[in-house]
Amino acid sequence: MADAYFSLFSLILLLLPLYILIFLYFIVRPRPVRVPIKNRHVFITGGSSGIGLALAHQCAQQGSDVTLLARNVSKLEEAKESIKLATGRDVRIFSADVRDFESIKKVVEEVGEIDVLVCNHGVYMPQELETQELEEIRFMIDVNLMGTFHLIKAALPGMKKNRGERGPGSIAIMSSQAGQVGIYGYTAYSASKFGLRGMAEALQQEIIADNIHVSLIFPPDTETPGFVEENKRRPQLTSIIAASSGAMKADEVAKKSLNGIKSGTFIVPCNFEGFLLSVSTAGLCPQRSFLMAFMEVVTSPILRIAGLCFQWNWYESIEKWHAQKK
Ligand SMILES: NC(=O)C1=CN([C@@H]2O[C@H](COP(=O)(O)OP(=O)(O)OC[C@H]3O[C@@H](n4cnc5c(N)ncnc54)[C@H](OP(=O)(O)O)[C@@H]3O)[C@@H](O)[C@H]2O)C=CC1
Ligand SMILES: CCCCCCCCCCCCCCCC(=O)[C@@H](N)CO
Repeated sequence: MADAYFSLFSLILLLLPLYILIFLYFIVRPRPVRVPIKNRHVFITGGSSGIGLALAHQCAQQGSDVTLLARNVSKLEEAKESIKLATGRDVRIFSADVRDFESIKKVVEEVGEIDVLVCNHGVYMPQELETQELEEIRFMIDVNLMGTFHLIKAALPGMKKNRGERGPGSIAIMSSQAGQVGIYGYTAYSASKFGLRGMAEALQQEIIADNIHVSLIFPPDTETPGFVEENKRRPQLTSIIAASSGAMKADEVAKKSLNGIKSGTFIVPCNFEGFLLSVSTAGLCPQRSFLMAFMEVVTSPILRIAGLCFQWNWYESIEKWHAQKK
């Protein structure tokens, strides 16, 4: 008799993961969705350089109508030409500063209905908070965070129009792995990117009923013109800690981003370290995939230990660096 109870108990225990999977299958929200990009209007800010330019190429390749926005006109024209040459497609270009709401509103009114809005523009000037000028700190917050508010606020009314006929829409926001974990030298930059996450989580609840889906993208160090500039002034410790995650090419990041957008994924990691980072910082973010939700549930204690090991390693590096300086 005791034996029978024991086998029954073991069976129930063994089946527990299955029950959890089934449970998660029914409760994950929002529901999975596909966002098509072919023959649809994709609007990319910061599309004249780096990750944004790579994204523009791939969208044009896949048959989207692409519009690019950035400040510098000659870089925009160069981007337009290179996309025409590579894909045969014409893209529209607009020069405006995302910090200027009125001019962003004008551009958005002029381009017509947007299906996929990619807020990719961004600036990064790493430096310790104590010595960084307030002006630079404000600049990063203004461009990265307020600029994204301006864009979304300007584009949302048009994006909501006729959604029923036009199918699912997407708002993609370019964060950074420094928007998932605070990194030495990135006080202002991390704050601007963490801010985007709060905005994105709240925004998804506000626009789910309009069939618009938010994707937050978290690249590691990526080889771009902006990154070359950044490296000229990056504190050594920032580079040491950031090297915990491998560097990527802009094309690879663009490919991951686009796949994330098309599958309506909320949190979009770009490499393996990014995947671990995303699972261990899942918090209360929306999750459409029951398999990913399962992964988050069963790996959480192990990943917390892994995360603590990374912190241990980073604080060791900081200690060593200070000892060397003395
Ligand atoms: N490269 C990296 O290591 C990583 C980058 N990221 C993020 O990815 C995004 C793209 O970065 P990356 O490709 O490296 O950047 P680049 O510096 O290569 O390009 C930035 C783009 O944004 C545009 N831009 C900058 N400021 C403004 C503004 N005020 N108004 C309108 N457009 C603006 C630039 O054009 P213009 O100057 O002409 O306005 C350019 O097209 C950023 O959000 C960045 O934070 C995230 C993780 C890693
Ligand atoms: C279990 C947990 C696994 C953890 C792995 C952790 C790896 C964290 C590395 C953070 C790197 C931040 C790079 C920011 C790049 C960037 O945004 C700038 N280049 C400016 O654009």
